[in-house]
Amino acid sequence: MPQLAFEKRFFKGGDYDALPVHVRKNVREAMDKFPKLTPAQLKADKGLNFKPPAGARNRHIRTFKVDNFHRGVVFAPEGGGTLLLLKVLPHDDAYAWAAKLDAGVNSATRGLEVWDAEGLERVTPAMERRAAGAGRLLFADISDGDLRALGVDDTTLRAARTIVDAQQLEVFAPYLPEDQAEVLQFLANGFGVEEVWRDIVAHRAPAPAAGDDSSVIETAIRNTPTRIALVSGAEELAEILDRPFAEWRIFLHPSQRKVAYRPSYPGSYQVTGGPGTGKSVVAMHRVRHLLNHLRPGERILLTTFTNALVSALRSGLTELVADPDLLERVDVTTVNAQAGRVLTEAAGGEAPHFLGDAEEQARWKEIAERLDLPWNERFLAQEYRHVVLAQRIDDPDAYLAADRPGRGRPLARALRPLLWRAMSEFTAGLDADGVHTHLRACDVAARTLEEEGPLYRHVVVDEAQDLHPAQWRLLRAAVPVRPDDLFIAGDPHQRIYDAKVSLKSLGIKVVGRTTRLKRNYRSTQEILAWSRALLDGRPVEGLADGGDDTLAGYRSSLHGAAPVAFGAPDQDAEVAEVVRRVRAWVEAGIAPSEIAVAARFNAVARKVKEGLVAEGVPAVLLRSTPKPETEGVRAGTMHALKGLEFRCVAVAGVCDWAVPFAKAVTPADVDPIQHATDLMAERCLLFVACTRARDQLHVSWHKEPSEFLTEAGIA
Ligand SMILES: Nc1ncnc2c1ncn2[C@@H]1O[C@H](COP(=O)(O)OP(=O)(O)OP(=O)(O)O)[C@@H](O)[C@H]1O
Repeated sequence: MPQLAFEKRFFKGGDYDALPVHVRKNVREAMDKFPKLTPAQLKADKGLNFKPPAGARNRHIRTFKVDNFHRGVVFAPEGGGTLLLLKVLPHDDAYAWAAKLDAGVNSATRGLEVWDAEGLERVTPAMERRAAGAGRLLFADISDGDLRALGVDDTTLRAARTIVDAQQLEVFAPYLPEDQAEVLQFLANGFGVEEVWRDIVAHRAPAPAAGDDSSVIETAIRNTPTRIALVSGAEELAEILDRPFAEWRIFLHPSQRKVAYRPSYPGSYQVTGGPGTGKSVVAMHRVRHLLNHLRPGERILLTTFTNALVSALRSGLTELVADPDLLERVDVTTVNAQAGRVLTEAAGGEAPHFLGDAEEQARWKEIAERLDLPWNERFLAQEYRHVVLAQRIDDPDAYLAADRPGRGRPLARALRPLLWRAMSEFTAGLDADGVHTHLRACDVAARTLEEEGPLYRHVVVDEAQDLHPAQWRLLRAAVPVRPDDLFIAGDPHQRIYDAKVSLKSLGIKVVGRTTRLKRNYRSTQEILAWSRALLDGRPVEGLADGGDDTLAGYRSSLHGAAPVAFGAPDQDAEVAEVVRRVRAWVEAGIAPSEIAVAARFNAVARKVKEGLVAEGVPAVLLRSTPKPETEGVRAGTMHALKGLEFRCVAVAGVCDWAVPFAKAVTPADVDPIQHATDLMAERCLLFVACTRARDQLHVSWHKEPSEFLTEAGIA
């Protein structure tokens, strides 16, 4: 009996989701029937009317009847092992489309490719004529041998030799076999032959194909998880067909699948990668994998940094895991909220009270003045955060002996008792008033769990780059030291809060247990290249335990408009231009909720929001935590955009006085190391805001642009 499989394009462009409900029901009924029939029964089944299109190019392509008006197109290798669903189309279109297709096994990736052979044959001669008159061709420097080694076959090679530039390749790509198109796109983006081999071909580690023609094809189908999903049974079929299609749920890249579905890791594991490489996607798939192996009574914590991300992860996980009983076994919270829960429980149900940033600063200021200290409130707060809390220093002797890594202002030992007094007064003040800072709450909650024992069997962490050692300690204590204890996803290039961590010293070993994802699924290559320029040549410290991280090989195969950089004479003119641009996006059919406006400050975001509303464009502040279904352009700070994504993003107010924001950067004469760290965080913040954009990015300023833009050659 055949196994059912779907090809990605079955859903692509919303084709399946757009079919009327009764047609989808018929598709479902036909598909329920397939696995129950032998090849002979399939051919004989009158209801399905299973037959090749007239003039078929490929002998394995068949069509079948969905109803009187629609037919399905399948790739059905002769041995009858697999039925690969390609599309459902109106009757005549289905025949015409099916007749155009050809299919084959890629010589390098050993995956199955199905392509529009008729289109390719039609377009190539015209392109050849144009190429004859063109100057330089796009792949002139790459030999036929190299292209063949990357899996490019004779027909694609002929086509590739006509291509003049990357734009033309984009026109051609839909006609080409998919793996070959991908290879050409990355070569066109400047990646070397070796790099493309390593990142696209070699790591697929395909199963060798042997035997007769149909078993080679069967193996190829199994070698193509990026585009082909095998359906294990009726339940999975229902899950795929009955929910709105989301590619990330079904088609993981091999590098993503390998990390997410590895049966077990001997301990903690870490996945890094630039923006949009699917780290959150991998984290959610890992949760699904772990859920399927959970023993009775065990639970999973999926945790991240902000509330907006918690709700994104929660709704993603609901899409991925259909069984409500399984979902119930996952807690999705921020790390700080988790600390709050532990403390509430410990206090018999009474929730802790937290200090805001401004109140914390005021307390430090009061102490500095009262004790007549030679340090200001900022220095004191940082010393407490980066030395005392980070190293969990509890007594003056330990403080006297402590190293102060990352602190650039030397501190004579003789002065430390005075400083310790300030620290003790601060914590005594918190205790007396029954309040916590969020980080101290994490530290206290960690101590509680260290005494009382862990709560979870697995902890999965997203946006890990911004967690403070006190938060890590809480996570460490939340799960026993066992295989698969912590699964950590993060990107050091998006570190926008000041977090310096040695995971090893906190009992979390990830050295040698890391995968770096490189393929961006979110943004166009134009947006990526533009945003990367902001960080070029600036080393970024890795997620844990020293060493730098890198964006080498980071890329996208999507293409689109170049980002726009716009300088205005004053703020009103800038806001007017942002409003005009956003309105143009909406008029072009983009839903307002798929558009974001980001600024360094809430006041600027608010101003743009008001400008939009005045022009009749609905807009909401991210601060008001709008529900996903709330209509309106999202406006907020760059910080609030962390981890989110939008089709179009306008980053406003990127002026010399605002980015970097002087108040967020410790002056170099106060602490040179902290100064450099703060400056980098501001730079990363702009990088984060820009990389939220999928299709279009607009960056603006008034008067003088930010030094980050001028240094990157953007303004
Ligand atoms: N295999 C995939 N197929 C299709 N889409 C994918 C795949 N993996 C990720 N995506 C999509 O790419 C986008 C980025 O994914 P995700 O948010 O997981 O990336 P990230 O690495 O966590 O990003 P960031 O670090 O910028 O927050 C999402 O729209 C996601 O659905």
